[in-house]
Amino acid sequence: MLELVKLLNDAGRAYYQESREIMSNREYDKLYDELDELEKELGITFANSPTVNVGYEVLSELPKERHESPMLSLDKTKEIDELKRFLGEQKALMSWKLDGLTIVLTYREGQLFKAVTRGNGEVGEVITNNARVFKNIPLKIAYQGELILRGEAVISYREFERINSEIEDADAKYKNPRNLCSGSVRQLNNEITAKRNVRFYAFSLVQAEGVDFRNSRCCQMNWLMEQGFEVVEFHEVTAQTVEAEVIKFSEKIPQNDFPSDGLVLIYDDIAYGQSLGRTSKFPRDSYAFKWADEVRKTTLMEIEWSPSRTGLINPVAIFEPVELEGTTVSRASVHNISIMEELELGIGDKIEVYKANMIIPQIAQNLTRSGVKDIPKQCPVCQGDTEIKQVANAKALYCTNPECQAKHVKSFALLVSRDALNVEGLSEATLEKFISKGYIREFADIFHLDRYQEEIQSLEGFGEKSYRNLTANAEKARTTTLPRVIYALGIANIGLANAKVICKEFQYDVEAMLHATEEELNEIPGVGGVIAKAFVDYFSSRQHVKQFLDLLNELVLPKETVEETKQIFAGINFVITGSVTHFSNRGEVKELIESLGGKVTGSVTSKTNYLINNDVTSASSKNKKANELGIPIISEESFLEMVREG
Ligand SMILES: NC(=O)c1ccc[n+]([C@@H]2O[C@H](COP(=O)([O-])OP(=O)(O)OC[C@H]3O[C@@H](n4cnc5c(N)ncnc54)[C@H](O)[C@@H]3O)[C@@H](O)[C@H]2O)c1
Ligand SMILES: [Zn+2]
Repeated sequence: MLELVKLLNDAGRAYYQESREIMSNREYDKLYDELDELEKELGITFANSPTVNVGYEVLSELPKERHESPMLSLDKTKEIDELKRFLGEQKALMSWKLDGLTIVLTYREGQLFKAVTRGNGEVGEVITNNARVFKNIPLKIAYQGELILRGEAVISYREFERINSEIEDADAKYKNPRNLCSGSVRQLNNEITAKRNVRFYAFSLVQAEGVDFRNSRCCQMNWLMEQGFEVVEFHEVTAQTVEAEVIKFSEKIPQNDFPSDGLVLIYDDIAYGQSLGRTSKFPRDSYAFKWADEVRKTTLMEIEWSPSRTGLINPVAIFEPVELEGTTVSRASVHNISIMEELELGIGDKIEVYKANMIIPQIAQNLTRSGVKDIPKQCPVCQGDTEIKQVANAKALYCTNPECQAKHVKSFALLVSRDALNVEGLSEATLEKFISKGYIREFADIFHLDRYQEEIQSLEGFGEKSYRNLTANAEKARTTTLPRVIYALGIANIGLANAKVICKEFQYDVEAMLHATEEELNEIPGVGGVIAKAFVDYFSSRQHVKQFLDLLNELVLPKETVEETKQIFAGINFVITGSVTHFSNRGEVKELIESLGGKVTGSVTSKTNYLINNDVTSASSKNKKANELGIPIISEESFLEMVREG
């Protein structure tokens, strides 16, 4: 028992004080239950046992404050029958047990007055300034009395992935959104909190004097919503409906972007709940339901090494597919080499897997432990040399090649950004995935995602529809302008405006630009020595020139030879109707026509020269009019043909 108390307390200290995990929650809960049983069996409980203490004393530099009423933990079960017994004849609210950091908010005279973390349940940390930058809490509310409410600060899985992907040190990465949230909320400087997109979901009202809640928790929650709070999703249940409701909740988990580690029941009848009092650790009016994690045995088939922008190469375990919580799972991140070594993970091992919080696949244990072998010497993306680095508590694999594409996600992100090629739907996260899998190596590859259609469609979170949208957006992006392309290359200090000036000076002649000297560039008004040097340096790399020319090969640049030099549409009037496919919208077509000296008007008249309509044969009023007046109706394709031929 003493050993268990020590082990659990060490884990608890790391977890509560340092937002760190030295064991998984699953492991923690297992040891906790073991201790709990021993205590019951022997009738002995040590004073420092985690079964009678909530949380841990907080040691941060944040100011501390004692809670008016203690913030307790929750009694937990994995059995539905236990929930039924708890419910008896009562009605209760069932809600998500959110897995973040519990916060108490106090409002006075309609203003946020303070925010305090749960801390060890008795004393918490004052984080009022940080709470002010949560994404969704009202700073002012209509109610003027003193309001005290509790809720959970959480960070979504999506944000968690975004933030983690930017951390280089394998040991400094956050293990899960809870851990990240705890670190983000307990900051001395709220600028960091603000960047982490923390959300707050209220789950209980402690006090609001003078408001009649008709003795109902449900009524309280609705009132909180009226005051402008986002409250945790909740539903009313009874012993008769609880089972079905648990199933309904569990079915929503795959779509949930916020982390939750179970469900919570609280009696709707406030007075009844309060009359029951509390144990040393738990209130008696609430009960938490923990998912009985499904565990499956399977075989490790391969370790996939997945390079990231920080150079870190993440090991992912690929195993024979198993059904877990209703979906087929075949991969689990192993984070770093130290964890692989702890698990003695070798190909062919029999392993047990489960989904943490019903979402994130994880290896629970390795039953055969054949040992770590075959750590790649070459980076799978760039073939550069790899290196094992020991950082703080973890050993991890890194790619040493500074030119590794995986390290240049940002340059691909610039390439597809709005002012550059403007490929909608290619987020940084998606780019990172595609690059690490080798679907994108060079700039031009964003136009050839069709080579990996099958693989992309089977990626998690990707389906046929998103694949189609993505490739359609890439097709649209093919029609662009030379300055945008130059800007897209990400040459230091060259923004879109500089790129325009340079293109114009060289009359959109790519060859001339590639051979431009620093002196020539320096003479262009608005282009200084720094830009001139950056431009020449960039194109002095043969690899850069090749990548640029390959990219140009994919593109249609209507303006390249003509802008302001050849006004091919001077005196020509266009009308555009219907939707366009090579441009984001009709506005862009108009811009192009005008840059070539033409005009675009809204309706077809005798002065119109061309009607652009992809639906050439439709019986629309514009088509009719054009036919009456003998005005040619042309498709976008033929229009682009005119542009290209000048
Ligand atoms: N991995 C580790 O090393 C380690 C160490 C210590 C604790 N833990 C984890 O922490 C758990 C114990 O943590 P605990 O006692 O701090 O919290 P808990 O798991 O008992 O959760 C109770 C708290 O959840 C919050 N909560 C979230 N949503 C809620 C809702 N809808 N309604 C009401 N309350 C809601 C409340 O603040 C409540 O006090 C363990 O089961 C274990 O999983 C892990
Ligand atoms: Zn590499």
